[in-house]
Amino acid sequence: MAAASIQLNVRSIKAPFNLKPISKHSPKLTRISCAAAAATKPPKRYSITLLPGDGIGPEIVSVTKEVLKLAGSLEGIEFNFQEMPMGGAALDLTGVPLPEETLSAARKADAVLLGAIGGYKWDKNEKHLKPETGLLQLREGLKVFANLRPATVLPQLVDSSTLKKEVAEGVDLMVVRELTGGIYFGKPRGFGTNEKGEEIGFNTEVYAAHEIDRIARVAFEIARKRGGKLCSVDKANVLEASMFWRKRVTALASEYPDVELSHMYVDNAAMQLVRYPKQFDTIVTNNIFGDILSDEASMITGSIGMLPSASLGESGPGVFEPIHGSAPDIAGQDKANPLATILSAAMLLKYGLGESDAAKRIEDAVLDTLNRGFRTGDIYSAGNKLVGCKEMGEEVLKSVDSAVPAAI
Ligand SMILES: NC(=O)C1=CN([C@@H]2O[C@H](COP(=O)(O)OP(=O)(O)OC[C@H]3O[C@@H](n4cnc5c(N)ncnc54)[C@H](O)[C@@H]3O)[C@@H](O)[C@H]2O)C=CC1
Ligand SMILES: CC(C)CC(=O)C(=O)O
Repeated sequence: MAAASIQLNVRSIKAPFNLKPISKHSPKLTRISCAAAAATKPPKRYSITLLPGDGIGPEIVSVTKEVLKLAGSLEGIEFNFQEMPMGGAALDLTGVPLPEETLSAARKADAVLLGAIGGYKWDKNEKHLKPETGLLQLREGLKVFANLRPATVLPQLVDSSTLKKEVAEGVDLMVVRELTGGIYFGKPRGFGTNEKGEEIGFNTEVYAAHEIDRIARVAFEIARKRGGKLCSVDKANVLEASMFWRKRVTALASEYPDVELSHMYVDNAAMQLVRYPKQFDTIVTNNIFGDILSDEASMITGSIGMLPSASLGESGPGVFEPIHGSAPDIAGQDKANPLATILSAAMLLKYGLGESDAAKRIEDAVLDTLNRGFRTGDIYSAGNKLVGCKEMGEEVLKSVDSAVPAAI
């Protein structure tokens, strides 16, 4: 099993998911030597657990699997894919959102590629029988506490952003979201009645010192390899859990003198993200704020259909998934943008398996496909070619296949 450990991955991050236009890509001479080496060396083999899930999940995972296969094969990598039920699909099949067999397969794999879970059909289920509960169980079960969510405005998509060109252009930020703690997991939680006998629902935002320290360290390490700026987002003017968060993050700053640490309240951060997003380099925040702010950041880049993510733990396989959900409103219509999932596969290769050359093949191919004018509906603008999920996948495959070494 390849260790997708934070140590390994953070050390290997030079500029985490820093997508640049194709013309700026490093000379492909390196890739020629890799490809030549691939021809003589025995293939490297990795096992990948695929969790397509619900809604658009199966559509985007299916095209991504082909892209992963091709990019891998060009670098002498063979994948053994094992598809397992998860979310609503698993509920329908087995009665639970995360069957033991699925978690066990995920634990044994080198990496997990997830589509998305959830849908109207299961919305009224009890908490323990919701698809979303399965996702939380997966994250907890694999102990993937660090969720990296890069948001980069690609030059090709600057007109797809809902923000003015001069605001969106050049944005390149990374949200480091704590993923296995906070209010999504805190106890006590549940339903009950208050002293007046009135019905209530309640949750608890709680963070232990070690949970804050480990995510803060990941964020400092990432910031140090990016632009050297870390903004910790909290609600320390109101919440004790945030006051404690800020205290721990501040205490760690002395270990990273090369990183400029700032703090921001989450309400201000939400506003600053649309006012002047270029001020941000790396953001570290808790589970719920990270969930919300990264969805907001996605629209700066043009669409939530563009944003990938990597969820990593101290050891064991990472989980790689788009930041969006199962989009039931467009499911089964071949309208989904598969690029967030395809780019998640690039993160899988880079951060999960340490296969940066294969990852770069995918990143380059996505840029090439956009350069060739292919757009799904969510990122469409006049003058481009409107395609569905499948065709977008096919075009990315063509770009992977036809990558011509720039140095020759
Ligand atoms: N990681 C996961 O699996 C997540 C699952 N969910 C679940 O997904 C379901 C739907 O949730 P929503 O709040 O509607 O969020 P959503 O992210 O699924 O959809 C929000 C909007 O973005 C659009 N969209 C999302 N992904 C797209 C893509 N790849 N291409 C084009 N358009 C895309 C959708 O059509 C929709 O209009 C719920 O059951 C929710 O719990 C929500 C977030 C994350
Ligand atoms: C679906 C939930 C479990 C969480 C969520 O919205 C997310 O992590 O993106």
